Amino acid sequence: MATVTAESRPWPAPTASAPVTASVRLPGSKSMSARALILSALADGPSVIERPLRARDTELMSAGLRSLGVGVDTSDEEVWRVEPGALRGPARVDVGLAGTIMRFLPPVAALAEGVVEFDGDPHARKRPMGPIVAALRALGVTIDASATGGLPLTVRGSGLVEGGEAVIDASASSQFVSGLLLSAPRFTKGLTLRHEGPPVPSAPHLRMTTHMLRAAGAVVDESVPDVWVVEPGPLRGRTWVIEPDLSGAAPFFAAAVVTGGAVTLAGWPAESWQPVGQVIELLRAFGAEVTLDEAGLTVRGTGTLRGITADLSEVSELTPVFSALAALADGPSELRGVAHIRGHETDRLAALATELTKVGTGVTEFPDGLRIEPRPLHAAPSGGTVFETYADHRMAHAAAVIGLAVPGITLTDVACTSKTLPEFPELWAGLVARS
Ligand SMILES: O=C(O)C1=C[C@@H](OP(=O)(O)O)[C@@H](O)[C@H](O)C1
Ligand SMILES: C=C(OP(=O)(O)O)C(=O)O
Repeated sequence: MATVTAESRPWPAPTASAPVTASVRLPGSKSMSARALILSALADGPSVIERPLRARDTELMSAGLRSLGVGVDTSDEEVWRVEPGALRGPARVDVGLAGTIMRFLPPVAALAEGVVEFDGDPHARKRPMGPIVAALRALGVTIDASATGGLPLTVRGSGLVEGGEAVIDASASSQFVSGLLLSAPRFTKGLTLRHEGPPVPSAPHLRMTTHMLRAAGAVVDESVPDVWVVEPGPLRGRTWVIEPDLSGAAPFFAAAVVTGGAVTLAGWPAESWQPVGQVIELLRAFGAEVTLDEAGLTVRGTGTLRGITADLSEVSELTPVFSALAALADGPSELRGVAHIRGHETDRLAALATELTKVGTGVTEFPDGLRIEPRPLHAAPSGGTVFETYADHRMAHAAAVIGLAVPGITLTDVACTSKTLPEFPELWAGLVARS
């Protein structure tokens, strides 16, 4: 059932001729929307999701839940309604290229009665799944998976999951842990999950999972490092208010930094469940000024763009945008701690090394990161440079940021941004045109 993605759309990246200055209003966080959908589907009553992200990842998540018997009404742009139902197969779930779907939905399917098949885009079959499949099996679930343990896979649900204790190596993705925890209150014995292996990346995403579980009434203990205990018990239906997507905002903030402009993310809350502290610290290290007030979260370029040395493991999904900033900085950068992003939408370290080299950047690739040596950047003299996006929305963001400063960059495909922000090309072009 490997699916066909939206047709690719080559796109000349606009170059900025003046500082980019704007206030942007972005849709909700992908990660929060995904968790709200799962927790609402497993709750004991209806839920409302305010200001969700409407994008490929969340549309496919909604479709997957509907195919399992959950009522998900996404007809209103601003307010989605979820009506839990008896979970049942048979069903076929298209995960697209979404890690959140391929890791969060199989545990839900395990609670259903019947057969549920999962598959997705060609590259989805390459993304790591083995550890979560093994953990689900240890918890009493019957799953047929490919030889590598990944997609396509079939969950043969019996209507309940015994749960109990499991050990997992979640160094390849925090989503293995999040996926198991989100469904764990509905396991008969709950779940005690212990991670063994190199560090789990994306700690803020794990905290988002446990925050949101507690907000839905679950009892969760994470007092012991690398151990999560979820008691069996009901999840409450509730109203989720989704924060603007901080990761989606990153290229817009980068535009302010690169052009010496100012970009405000409107509607930013005073308290956030996204890793805003880490993002602010990194942007300041690059040389930006960052403020938070009633207008929102504002990033100002100062005319200085320094190279940085940083461990990006907590905000690994932003490696492409930070690498683009590093390529335009006034000194070298070393971005490490992100070996696992080789298993993201593409091998992001290899992809960044290849594409940044094409425009003249000096790049050294390490198993867990990149050293980036800025040099005068240029598109190819004849016909410009074609920047491959590898079906990866964040590679497209990185290319757009480079394009601000380097005329003649064409992305092979900007349609891949529909994964998390379908309006990206128009928003971006509008912003740069006003500069
Ligand atoms: O749980 C989530 O919503 C996410 C967790 C992270 O995954 P990894 O831990 O695999 O990096 C992040 O990169 C991804 O974009 C979203
Ligand atoms: C890694 C990412 O996505 P996914 O949820 O598909 O893992 C990402 O959005 O950068």
